[in-house]
Amino acid sequence: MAVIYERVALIGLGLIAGSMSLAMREAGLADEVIGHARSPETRAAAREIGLVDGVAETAAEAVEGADLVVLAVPVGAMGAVAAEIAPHLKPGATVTDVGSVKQAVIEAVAPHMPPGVHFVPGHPLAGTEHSGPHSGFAALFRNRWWLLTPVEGSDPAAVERLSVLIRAMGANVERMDAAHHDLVLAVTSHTPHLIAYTMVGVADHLKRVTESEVIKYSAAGFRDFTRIAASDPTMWRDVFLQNKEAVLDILGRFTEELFVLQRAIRMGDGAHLHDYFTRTRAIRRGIIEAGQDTAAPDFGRSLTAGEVAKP
Ligand SMILES: NC(=O)c1ccc[n+]([C@@H]2O[C@H](COP(=O)([O-])OP(=O)(O)OC[C@H]3O[C@@H](n4cnc5c(N)ncnc54)[C@H](O)[C@@H]3O)[C@@H](O)[C@H]2O)c1
Ligand SMILES: O=C(O)C(=O)C[C@]1(C(=O)O)C=C[C@@H](O)C=C1
Repeated sequence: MAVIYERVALIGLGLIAGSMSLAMREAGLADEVIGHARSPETRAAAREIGLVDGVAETAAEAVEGADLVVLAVPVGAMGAVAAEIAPHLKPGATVTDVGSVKQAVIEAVAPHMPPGVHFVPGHPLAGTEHSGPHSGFAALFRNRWWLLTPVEGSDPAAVERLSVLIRAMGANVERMDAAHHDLVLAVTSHTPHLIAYTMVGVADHLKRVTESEVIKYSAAGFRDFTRIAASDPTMWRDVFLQNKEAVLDILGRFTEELFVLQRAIRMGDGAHLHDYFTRTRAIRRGIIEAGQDTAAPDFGRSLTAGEVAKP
């Protein structure tokens, strides 16, 4: 495939940046991929496994001469990284991010962008519970959504060029308003993660009763919760703090529904429970019929083309 950006700089060398580097290099989408991560251990690991073509000691050094800069750090760190790289960005370069929250990232990054640099915020809807330089794999984005939330005045040509790169990595691009993105993701990703963290926390608090039984007898449902609850603590701390309003809104609705179900159980209202579960089952079936079931594969390993979801 043709080169889309000559030089790409990845700031942060974890799951998402690592997967991007592998996908870009596998398909020949960039002449050179340079990476930087804050910790010396991560930089050493990236060098050792050849994750990128070159590892820079500083973010400023990484972005020198880059045509595309990708901010792939926890959302709470985006603003500081943007401030650090701003004076070193090449005129005409595109800066994108892969953060799971969009409004807060735009507010933190956009003010630092020099005139002539194109900022195109984005979010790949693909991930696993793994993190760090060893966790990436080239197929991560295949047949998944990648949302772009261009800001006012975003250069259409820059948005289109980035979209071409994303499609070449196998993902499907959709544009969305940042506030809408944050509400949708609060429902589909952020609050479910909080519920999983809580459920595993509840089991942990019951250790006295359960001891090793939590592990020994953990059925599929609880296992799914533990996978999600194994996700990176720094990343998720930042997601909840940076998408506070939308998450609190959805959490409020969740709690109200939970109380209704709690009451139905207490009152022995089987009809209510049956109706409710019938509706939720239809939603799950709708997702599968639309080809969007991503629950089945074991994300701890690379996916084959047949296993990945189709948006
Ligand atoms: N993990 C997912 O499922 C997923 C999916 C889509 C988007 N995202 C988003 O992508 C971003 C990266 O997530 P990830 O899963 O790749 O995380 P990760 O923990 O695997 O990697 C993060 C990297 O950023 C580096 N880092 C942290 N703070 C830094 C700083 N101040 N300066 C430079 N480097 C720094 C870390 O050393 C690490 O290399 C986050 O914003 C996250 O919200 C994650
Ligand atoms: O599959 C997982 O492990 C994920 O949590 C991936 C997931 C998600 O919630 O779907 C997590 C956060 C992202 O911002 C995008 C994708």
